[in-house]
Amino acid sequence: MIDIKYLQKSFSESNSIIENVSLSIEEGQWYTIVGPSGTGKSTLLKCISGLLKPDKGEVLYERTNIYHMNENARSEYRKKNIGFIFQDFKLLPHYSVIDNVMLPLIYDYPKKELYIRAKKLLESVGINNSLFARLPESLSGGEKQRVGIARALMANPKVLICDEPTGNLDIENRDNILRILIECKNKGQTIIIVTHDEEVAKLGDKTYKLYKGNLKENEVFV
Ligand SMILES: Nc1ncnc2c1ncn2[C@@H]1O[C@H](COP(=O)(O)OP(=O)(O)OP(=O)(O)O)[C@@H](O)[C@H]1O
Repeated sequence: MIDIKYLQKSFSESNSIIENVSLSIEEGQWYTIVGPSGTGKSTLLKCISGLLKPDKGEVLYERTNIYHMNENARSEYRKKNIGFIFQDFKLLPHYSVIDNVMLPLIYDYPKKELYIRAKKLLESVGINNSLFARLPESLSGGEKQRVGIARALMANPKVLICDEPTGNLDIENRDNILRILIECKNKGQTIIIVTHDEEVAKLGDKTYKLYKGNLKENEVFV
């Protein structure tokens, strides 16, 4: 489904973050990536999703190199196929909670229809309607994270890319999010998840560790 070939990315000449990463992502599988802080896990997820152009290498989605697409085509590709749960949430500050969740599809469906879906998703992640009209700045970290998760699920993406999706949550909310992700997987969605949480790292069909710019399969969680 997604073939990552010989990926390299650095932010300065002296310091290569991703050195040589190749990975074949198969539809409906769950991939877990762990590794020490600052090793480049978020950078790798951004490269895979089409948000950050690698310096070298390819990201092929069904054999098309997403970095050979123009900006509009790549943005359309992301909208159609990728749901991204950001570590730092990336909620739009001037939009309400419910508007943030509806945004991915705002030009595609009637608002009434979107509202019903967004409400259902927000409730599934434990955000009740007393928060719908609030701006993100007034939410706790865990609430923002759950709004970000609802937004990533809004367009029912084929691939869910999750950067520390439970990092700000208590155990009850974490388990609820994991249950939702497992349901997504059972419906056939592909999951790629970065985590520091040992419990979350136990899940997944394949587990990798990113270390010194390379991915190693089945490494024990550190
Ligand atoms: N846009 C950028 N410009 C310069 N350096 C960057 C940029 N983005 C990330 N970096 C650096 O690249 C390295 C890898 O960052 P990244 O966020 O990918 O790590 P990570 O493994 O996800 O870390 P963590 O587990 O702490 O979230 C870090 O040293 C970071 O400071």
